[in-house]
Amino acid sequence: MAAPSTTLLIIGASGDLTSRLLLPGIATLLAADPARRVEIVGTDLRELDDDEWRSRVETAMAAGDPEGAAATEVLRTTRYVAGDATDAKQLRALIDSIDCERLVIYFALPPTVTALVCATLEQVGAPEGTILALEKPFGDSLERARELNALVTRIVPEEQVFRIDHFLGLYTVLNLIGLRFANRLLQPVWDRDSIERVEILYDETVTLEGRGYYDTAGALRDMIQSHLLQIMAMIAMDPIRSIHERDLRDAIGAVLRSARVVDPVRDTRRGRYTAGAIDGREVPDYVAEQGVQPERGTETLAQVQVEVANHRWAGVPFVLRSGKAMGAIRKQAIVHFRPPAHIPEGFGGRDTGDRLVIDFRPDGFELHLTTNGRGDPFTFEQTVLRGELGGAQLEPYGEVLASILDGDPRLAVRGDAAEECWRIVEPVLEAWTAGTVPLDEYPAGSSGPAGWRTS
Ligand SMILES: O=P(O)(O)OC[C@H]1O[C@@H](O)[C@H](O)[C@@H](O)[C@@H]1O
Repeated sequence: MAAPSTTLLIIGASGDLTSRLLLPGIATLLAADPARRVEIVGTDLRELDDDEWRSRVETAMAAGDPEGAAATEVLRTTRYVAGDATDAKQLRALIDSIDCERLVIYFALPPTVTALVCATLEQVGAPEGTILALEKPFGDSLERARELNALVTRIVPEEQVFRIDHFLGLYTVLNLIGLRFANRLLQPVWDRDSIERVEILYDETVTLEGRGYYDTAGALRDMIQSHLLQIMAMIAMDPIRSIHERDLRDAIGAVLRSARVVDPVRDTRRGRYTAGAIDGREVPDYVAEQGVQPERGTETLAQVQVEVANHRWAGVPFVLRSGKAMGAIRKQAIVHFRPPAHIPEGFGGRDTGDRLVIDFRPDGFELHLTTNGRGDPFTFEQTVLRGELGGAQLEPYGEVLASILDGDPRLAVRGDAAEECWRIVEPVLEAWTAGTVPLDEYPAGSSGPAGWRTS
């Protein structure tokens, strides 16, 4: 049987996200599964004629599928409608003009505009079965996230609301389920008795690079509030009965409900990059970048220690850190194991503990184990076991889009989790706004401000 004919209506289609991530994601998806039939309708305020739109779609899809086969069918049917989706008459006319079995409305918009369009959609009404896909951030505070949740679930049921977090489509993030729950070796040691601390690090070498939005958000809202807390939940969740949506999202929700930053001043750090060089490329001071308003005090590096106050994790710090303009890419979670209860007397040289390093890009893991040295047999060394976690078939956006088109909300953030993530970071945002945590500086291309602890 042919796949149901789906129309993806992208609101905010002339924006950067559509060309940089969504259309390439669709291309990887269609290249992997040519039987899918997807019609793409783009809309935005900007006037674009048909040729301009088609050429944008073609270029963007080529980034995801250089062979270009995926774009052929899409280009045949795609169209662009310039208009204002916050205007009920225009939105109704646009939706009425679409004839399909399943409509997916993708909000590639900032949260305030998403809320306005949703309010209009509530008046207009969405066809039966419509899926709403909302880009991150979901709201820009706990209050707004609650309001938006109430609004979207008045339009369609929760199972048809896809709050996007593309990290849930990362191969290694999904693999945490297999790694954790299908290995006798790891399962019994995955708790406070055996694990000392967990670090989740996402150091990027990219800088602001013209993304005006970033200056209004900063590392805490942009990365930790969403992506890193989702990873933390996948690492910390209790064993799940099945990988069905309800079991998985209940477990994620339960972890987030238990999580908090105990002392937002003591347990957090923030920093901002100054001029420097990354891989020989000169990088200007963040405040000299175009569009930056220095008085906002936006951080480009954030570190937060989270406690998961439950039976499994009480007392185990989860340190989440994300930074831009760092000297090296480091995208990993590190699970540090406690030392054994007793080490035979007489051994020397044990200075680093055993740990599991989970790499998000490229996908893989390393298990660092203490062994007898190769030279002196009574001096410890570390032996590292490395594993690659298969090449992902789809880019994370492709994976997430596949789940949207299939109507499978497993890879989407549920409403309660979106609210919990804001609840966790809000005390930190308040402390930072009050100026109680200094904004440290670090040169672009460095490993962060002097004195920040990393493993
Ligand atoms: O590693 P990826 O997939 O590029 O994801 C990181 C990006 O994720 C986005 O959600 C953030 O807004 C960016 O600031 C960040 O660079």
